[in-house]
Amino acid sequence: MDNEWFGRRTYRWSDWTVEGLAELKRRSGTTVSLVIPAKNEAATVGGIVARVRAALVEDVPLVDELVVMDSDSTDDTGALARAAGARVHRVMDVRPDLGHHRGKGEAMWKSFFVTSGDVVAFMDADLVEWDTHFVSGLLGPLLTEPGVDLVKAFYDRVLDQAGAGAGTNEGGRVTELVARPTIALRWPELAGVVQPLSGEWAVRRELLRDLPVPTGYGVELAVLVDTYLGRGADAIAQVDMGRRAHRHQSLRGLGAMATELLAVADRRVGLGQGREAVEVRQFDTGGRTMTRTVSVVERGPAGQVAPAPEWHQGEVADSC
Ligand SMILES: O=c1ccn([C@@H]2O[C@H](COP(=O)(O)OP(=O)(O)O[C@H]3O[C@H](CO)[C@@H](O)[C@H](O)[C@H]3O)[C@@H](O)[C@H]2O)c(=O)[nH]1
Ligand SMILES: O=C(O)[C@H](O)COP(=O)(O)O
Repeated sequence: MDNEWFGRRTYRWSDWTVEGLAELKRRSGTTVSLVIPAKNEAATVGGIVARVRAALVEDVPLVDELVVMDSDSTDDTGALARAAGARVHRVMDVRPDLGHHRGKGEAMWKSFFVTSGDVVAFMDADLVEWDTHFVSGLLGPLLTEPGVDLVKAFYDRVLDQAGAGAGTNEGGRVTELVARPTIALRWPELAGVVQPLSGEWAVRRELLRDLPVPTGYGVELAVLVDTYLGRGADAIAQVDMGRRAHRHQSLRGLGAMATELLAVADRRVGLGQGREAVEVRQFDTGGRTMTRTVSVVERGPAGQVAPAPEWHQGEVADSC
C-alpha cells in the first residue's frame, strides 16, 4: 500500500453532508446497521446512543438499525442503552447454540445474527471526544465507490491521562508499539492505514460474512489484514474524522490486548494455529507475579454457520 493508495482511498468526513449521504443511500437502496459493542459502559453508552439516534435516525435517516451488543456487562449498560433508544441484545443470548466467549470480537461476530443491514458500521461505547460524523463519515466511500468494502476511521488520538505525553496526540499506545510495527514487518502494504485499530469502521455485509473474527481485541487487525489478503488494498478506504478521545485501559490491560494482536498476526503467517489461550506473566511491585490467561480464540466466518435451530430463534430478541 503506497502513497498512491493513500491519495486514492483517503477521505475526510466533511467530503459529504449527511443529507447527501442519505440521498445516495436512498437511491441505491442500501440499508445500514450500526452496532455498538459495550461492556460496562454505563458512563457513556446512553449519551452516545441518544446523540446518534437524534442525528442519524430521527433528523436524517442514515442508520436503519441502532444496536447495542451488551457484552457481559455487570452495570446498567443494557438498560441505559435501551432507554436512550437502541435495540439491545445480550451477547450470551444470541445464538446460544453456538456457545459463548467473552470479548469485543465475540459481541461483533454475534451481531451478524441480529442485524440485517447491507452495510454494518461499528462504533465503540467509551468515547468521550467524538461526534456523529464518526458514523456518517464511514458511509461516504461505501456509498460512492463500488470497489470499497471496508472503511476505517482515523483521527488524532488524544492522551488525556497524567504522565508522559499527557495532553498530546500520543494516544493509541498499542497502535504505535504493536500494530504499526507488526504491519511494517508483515504487511508493509498496509502501512498507510493511519489508525489500523480504530473501533469505528464499516464493512459490507457480504464481506463480513466471509471473515473469521477473533473473539477479543484482535478483531480490528484481523479484519484489516484479511480484507487486504482476500480483496487487495483498493477494497479498503479510510476517513479522517478529526480528534478522538476515549477511556484508557491500564498498561497491563493493554499488554493483554497486544498479546491478542500478536496472536492474530502469528496465525496469518501460519503459526499457532490451534492455540486458544496464552498465559502472559506480568509483574506487580516487588516482582509479585500476576498471570493473565489471554484468549486468542477466533470464530469462523458467520456466513458458514448453520441456521439457528428453530427452538432458539425466538430467544435472541431483547429489543425495544
Ligand atoms: O469484552 C469486551 C471488551 C470491550 N468491549 C467494548 O469494545 C469497545 C472498545 O473497547 P475498549 O476496551 O475501549 O478498547 P480500546 O482500549 O479503546 O482499544 C482500541 O483497540 C482495540 C484493539 O484493536 C479496538 O478493539 C478498540 O475498538 C480500540 O478503541 C468498548 O465499547 C467496550 O465496551 C466489549 O464489548 N466487550
Ligand atoms: O488503540 C490503542 O492503541 C489502544 O486502545 C490504547 O489507546 P490509548 O493509548 O489511547 O489508551
